[in-house]
Amino acid sequence: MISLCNVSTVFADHGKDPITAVDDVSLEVPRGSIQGIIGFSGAGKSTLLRNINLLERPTRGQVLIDGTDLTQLNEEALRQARHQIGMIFQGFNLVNNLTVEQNVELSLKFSGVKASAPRRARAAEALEIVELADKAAAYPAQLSGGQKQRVAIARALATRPQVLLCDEPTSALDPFTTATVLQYLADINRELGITVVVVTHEMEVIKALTDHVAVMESGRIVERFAAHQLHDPAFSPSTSIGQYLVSDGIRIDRGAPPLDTLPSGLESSDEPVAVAGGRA
Ligand SMILES: Nc1ncnc2c1ncn2[C@@H]1O[C@H](COP(=O)(O)OP(=O)(O)OP(=O)(O)O)[C@@H](O)[C@H]1O
Repeated sequence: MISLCNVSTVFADHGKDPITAVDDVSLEVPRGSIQGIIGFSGAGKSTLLRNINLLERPTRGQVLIDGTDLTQLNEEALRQARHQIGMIFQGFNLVNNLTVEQNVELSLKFSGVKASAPRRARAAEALEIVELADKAAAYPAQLSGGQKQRVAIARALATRPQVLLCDEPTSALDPFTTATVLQYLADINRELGITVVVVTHEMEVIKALTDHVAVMESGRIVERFAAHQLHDPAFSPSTSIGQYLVSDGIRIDRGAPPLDTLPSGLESSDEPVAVAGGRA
């Protein structure tokens, strides 16, 4: 069980106004469940996710994993506790001059597995799970985006974590590859019992993968619901941001002036006009 209790994270860069990225958030994620966190850009989703493994240490509040408050641990105890928490990112974060196998072994090196034989065995086991054993000797540049993300998942799984944190895991992938990666995450959750927390701005990811949903806005969780409610056509979130996020498709403001009404100063130009946003 992950318990966030009154967590706040304030970025106070020298000489700038402080930014409250996470504002008094409390959240409980039951063991073995999949928690989605959704919201617009800048809502505080990634910061909250990084609070869970203290990659970003909260300014206030408690972060408990199975009852242990990570914020109270000393450096060595925190290092040990982090082995229970894997993480994957939108950009995969693989090391390009290492092979797939070496990339997966990295997390084991960092977690203190010193002998090469058990490291290789655990890396092979993790690559089996994401069905990439045949790519062990390949380099990241030789892989597709989906395969890179599967290597990143294997790297996260190699330490046999209890929790997997996913920061926009499919944002860089096409819809077909997204479905494949989400299927691996669902299988890992079901078969290994790993608790998954996924941050996304894509409601489709939430719908396909999660059990519980938290909607964030301005650093706060403004709404929660069970993901199965999204499959009920009559369901309507209670906040306007929740409603916007569940509404289908992209909305574009069509009230802007037509493109033949050019801003003053451009009418007389003989040069072709580049229109920002490619709306032509
Ligand atoms: N290291 C940092 N230093 C200063 N401000 C930061 C830092 N990290 C994040 N912020 C600010 O905190 C706020 C929340 O950022 P965060 O990345 O958590 O949002 P997000 O919902 O994940 O956004 P996105 O979907 O665009 O990744 C933003 O205003 C951001 O600019």
